[in-house]
Amino acid sequence: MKTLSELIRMTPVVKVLGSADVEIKDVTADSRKVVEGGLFICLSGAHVDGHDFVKAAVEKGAAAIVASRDIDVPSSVTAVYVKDTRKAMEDMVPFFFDYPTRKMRMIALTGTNGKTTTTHVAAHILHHAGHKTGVIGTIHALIGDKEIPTHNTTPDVIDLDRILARMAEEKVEYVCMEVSSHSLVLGRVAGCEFDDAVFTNLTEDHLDFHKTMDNYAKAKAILFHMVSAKGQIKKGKSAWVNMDDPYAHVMEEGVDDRNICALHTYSMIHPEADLYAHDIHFTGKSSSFKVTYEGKDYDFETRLAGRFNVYNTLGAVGACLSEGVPMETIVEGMKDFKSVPGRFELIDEGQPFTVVVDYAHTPDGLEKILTTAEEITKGRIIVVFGCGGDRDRMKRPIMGRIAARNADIALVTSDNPRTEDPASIVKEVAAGVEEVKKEKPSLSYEVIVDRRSAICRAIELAKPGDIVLIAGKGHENYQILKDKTIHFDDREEARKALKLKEK
Ligand SMILES: CC(=O)N[C@H]1[C@@H](OP(=O)(O)OP(=O)(O)OC[C@H]2O[C@@H](n3ccc(=O)[nH]c3=O)[C@H](O)[C@@H]2O)O[C@H](CO)[C@@H](O)[C@@H]1O[C@H](C)C(=O)N[C@@H](C)C(=O)N[C@H](CCC(=O)O)C(=O)O
Ligand SMILES: Nc1ncnc2c1ncn2[C@@H]1O[C@H](COP(=O)(O)OP(=O)(O)OP(=O)(O)O)[C@@H](O)[C@H]1O
Ligand SMILES: N[C@H](CCC[C@H](N)C(=O)O)C(=O)O
Ligand SMILES: [Mg+2]
Repeated sequence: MKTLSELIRMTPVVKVLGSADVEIKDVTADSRKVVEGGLFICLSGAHVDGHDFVKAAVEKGAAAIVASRDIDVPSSVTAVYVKDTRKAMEDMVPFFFDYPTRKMRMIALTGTNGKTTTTHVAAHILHHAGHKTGVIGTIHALIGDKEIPTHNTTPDVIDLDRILARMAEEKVEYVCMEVSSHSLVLGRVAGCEFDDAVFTNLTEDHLDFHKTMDNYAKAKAILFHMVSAKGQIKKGKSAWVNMDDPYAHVMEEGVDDRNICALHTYSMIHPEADLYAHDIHFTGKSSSFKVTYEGKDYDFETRLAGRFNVYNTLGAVGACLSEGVPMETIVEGMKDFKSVPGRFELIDEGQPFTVVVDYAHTPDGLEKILTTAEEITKGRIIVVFGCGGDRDRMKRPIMGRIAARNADIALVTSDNPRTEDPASIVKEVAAGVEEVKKEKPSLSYEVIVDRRSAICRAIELAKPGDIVLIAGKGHENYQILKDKTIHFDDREEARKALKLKEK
């Protein structure tokens, strides 16, 4: 526990009204989560301003409030005025939680696609090597097998440090964590000390937020500045960069001091990379390949399908090598890595065709997964997909074009429409499909706004040997609509549709 005076010593303060000599029981930026004796930080968000919830925070027993404009509080509550409440939060919160990232080894993954997969692969290898691991990312946070729900790929600094503190308390040795570009720009990882930073790739997404690919790349590069910054407590930092990605140089330039942080590369194209994968064979739903490391070849066998998963494996392998795991242990560990929920997840009810649920929600992800489907299918490719609302609109027609080029049947449907009109989102996606349809008359395509009906239709159309690819929502068990979030799980819907078809 910390006192308010200790906390406010961490950040520039304009004035304090009331006593700073109070013990702070907890910290939150959400009035609904304030506890008796807690500190409430007012943040101005995309939708509302936390300053408007001071009364609610006081009613819940807040001992102190951090604000950047005048607030009205009773004399029993201390008001701390700062210029920038977000900065104050970033300064105070890691201290409040005793800088948990200094107590564990931290492997941080960034990139447009492959973060979740790579964190799970790295955690699996480290677990296989006998270590206690934690994972933080899109699906959930994990302490060993114990699940903690997360709302963002990278939680905000308070939720993040709370989870990390719990991990440190439970003696986790290694945390494998997704670091999204949003989190790097929005200061969610403030005060985190990372040991290994891995860059997977950078392709179009999130331009609603970053506006340009250059800004997006610079956001990712913040991670590489962080891992190579002076004055860190821990030693032995590494950066692993996918050398085959056109934005690799931006990440490499982000490594400010190579004496602090060793820069390594991985590749499937360049033999001079520190880790080079070659002689790749895909045997349906698994793969085998060789990895050259320090002049020696290692034979990898994995149950992961797709060329892109070789990249994900290399990223994870690199970080584990830097953490001292012997390559022989890594090779053994990879043999029994099963899969990640909602990533190329096979739905098997004994039907004579393949059904896959996958989280591809970017142009590159969709292309990669369709290419993988092409390698596996003995018949046609039927793809069901859409795009999320309130997110990058530019990717919609691009994904339409990719689906149309790579599939035989494209069913355009809703993803998470959020506050947007589902019909207009599918229209923007379908525009891309139609463009390709002009040059590809063999393409069959339908627009079915209701996702359940679209999944049913895909299964109904499937013939023996075909592959049905249900893309975009993967592990998600909900659908976000304008006014509510409903239970919806592509895997359940696919199973229901398969049973219906059987009858
Ligand atoms: C744009 C964005 O990132 N928004 C994040 C932001 O929400 P916001 O700015 O809308 O917050 P707000 O609702 O306006 O509220 C402002 C403040 O008032 C407080 N409040 C609000 C209501 C109330 O009754 N009382 C109260 O105190 C809120 O707790 C908050 O502190 O702060 C929230 C709490 O930390 C986040 O959950 C939320 O992420 C939203 C849900 C989101 O969808 N973000 C996406 C874009 C995102 O961050 N994605 C990346 C993944 C990218 C990738 O992997 O590809 C991620 O890391 O998840
Ligand atoms: N290395 C990769 N390159 C391109 N596409 C990939 C790669 N790895 C995975 N994908 C595709 O992207 C989808 C999402 O993968 P994953 O969840 O690992 O990425 P992520 O970076 O965590 O995504 P998010 O930004 O949502 O957190 C997968 O289901 C697959 O279709
Ligand atoms: N991390 C991604 C997830 C997208 C998932 C997709 N189902 C959607 O809702 O758009 C994002 O925040 O954009
Ligand atoms: Mg993820």
